[in-house]
Amino acid sequence: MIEIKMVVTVDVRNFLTSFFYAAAGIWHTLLTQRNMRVHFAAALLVLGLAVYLEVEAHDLLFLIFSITLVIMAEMFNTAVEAVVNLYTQTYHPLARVAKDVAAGAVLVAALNSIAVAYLVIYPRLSGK
Ligand SMILES: Nc1ncnc2c1ncn2[C@@H]1O[C@H](COP(=O)(O)OP(=O)(O)OP(=O)(O)O)[C@@H](O)[C@H]1O
Repeated sequence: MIEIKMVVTVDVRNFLTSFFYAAAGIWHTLLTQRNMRVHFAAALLVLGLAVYLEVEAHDLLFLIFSITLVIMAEMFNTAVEAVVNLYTQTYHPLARVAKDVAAGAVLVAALNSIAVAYLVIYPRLSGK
């Protein structure tokens, strides 16, 4: 009985530690990446507009999913940049490929979110 309690306590502590590191990763990206701050500002604007326009729950889900995709892509991009910079500070064609592909993923996610925001918000905006 006592043993079970100890295991649970340790697991909760590990979980909280992992959660703290993950939150630090989000905070680091927000502090260091201008694009991440732009994504957050745009997300708040679109979500605020969606609530104001009383967008239905399933359309709100599309918006939230698209926003999450962009933020995740930006964080993976930041992680790739950090790893590449850790490996080399000098020019390398593979370093260029890694950074360009990661940045391309952010662009794809951002274009998708613009399309989704347009399809969800615009018809209601012109209807008001
Ligand atoms: N070590 C390198 N070797 C080759 N090309 C590189 C290297 N570092 C950067 N590049 C090229 O320069 C571009 C910009 O790289 P950089 O690391 O400045 O990314 P960034 O997106 O501008 O970063 P940040 O978001 O931090 O401003 C990359 O997409 C890549 O094409």
